[in-house]
Amino acid sequence: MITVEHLTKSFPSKAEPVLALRDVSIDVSAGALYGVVGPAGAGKSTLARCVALQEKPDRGTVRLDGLNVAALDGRRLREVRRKVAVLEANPPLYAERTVAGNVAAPLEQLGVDGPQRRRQVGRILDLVGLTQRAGQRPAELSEGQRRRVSLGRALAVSPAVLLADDPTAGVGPDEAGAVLTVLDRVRAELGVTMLLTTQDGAVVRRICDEVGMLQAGRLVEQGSVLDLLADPGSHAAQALLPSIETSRAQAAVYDCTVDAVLIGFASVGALLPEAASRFDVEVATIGGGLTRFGDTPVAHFRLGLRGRRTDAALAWIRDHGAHVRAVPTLSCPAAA
Ligand SMILES: Nc1ncnc2c1ncn2[C@@H]1O[C@H](COP(=O)(O)OP(=O)(O)OP(=O)(O)O)[C@@H](O)[C@H]1O
Repeated sequence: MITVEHLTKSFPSKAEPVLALRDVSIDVSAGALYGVVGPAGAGKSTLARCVALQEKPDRGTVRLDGLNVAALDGRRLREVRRKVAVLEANPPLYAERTVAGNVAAPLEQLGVDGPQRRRQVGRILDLVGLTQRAGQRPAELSEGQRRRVSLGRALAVSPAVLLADDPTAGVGPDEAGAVLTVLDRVRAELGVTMLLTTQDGAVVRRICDEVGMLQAGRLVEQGSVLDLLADPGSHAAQALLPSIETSRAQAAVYDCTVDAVLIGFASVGALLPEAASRFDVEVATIGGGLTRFGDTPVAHFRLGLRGRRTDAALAWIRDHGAHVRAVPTLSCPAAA
């Protein structure tokens, strides 16, 4: 749905030009919610702006539904632009208009008539959870509610693609949760393909299906979030999984110590007790924790194993879908 091929973008500066994007290629599947993640200055906003046609790359191609947008002009370009909505970090709202009036504005610009416009505004206000606030002005709302008005305004014209640059920036944790709930509903109920940028792993954990990790303008990794987590050495796993801190002393009482990633209800709930009883070994969780990616529970545990058949237990745990690896400083022959 969104394909970016070999995108390079630089900005002039007094010394050398700043290379904001270096040969970046990404693929966002239709209907997916793709998170572009990376530290400040990594190039996330520049990438979003290039896809939104707000910035012209030095080299490379942006395709929307297979169409090379740089090759379009006139009517075709306007049609494509209309399908792409942008939620900017601090978009100005019309201060003198109500919440409903703000959401209605883009429909008025398109000449959508009264009853149809009212129906669509009603649908959108319900989607963003602001039906009760329809008659209020932006100044009467919290920052998070204003962000949802902007989201409603972006969605009013039924876009196929939504680009959201740091959608939770400057919004408190509870209100950020409400913004993410709306984005989740937009994906589920409207099937809109979304690309969002964020520095916040919690945003990815909560709603992203796919992720691209940017560092200093380079894409260092991309793919399905759950697939990437399955490799504990991946950038995504290191950035998004619960961290593990244990001492040598904690590990020393076990015959064997490994780190394991368990994905999904069956794996998280049943695998370790089952291995312990089948092979008559002790399997203890000595570090790490449990989190959720969307609805999927994911555990990142440091395990201590004790007993005669720890090797067989580890092999069985692996065969049943867990991702197990040795801890470099703590020994365990079977996990190597
Ligand atoms: N219009 C511009 N003119 C000059 N340099 C720019 C411009 N826009 C971005 N840059 C530079 O390009 C690099 C990437 O910036 P960008 O805003 O894309 O990063 P980011 O990952 O979105 O960062 P943040 O998370 O802080 O928003 C940075 O070094 C930034 O200073």
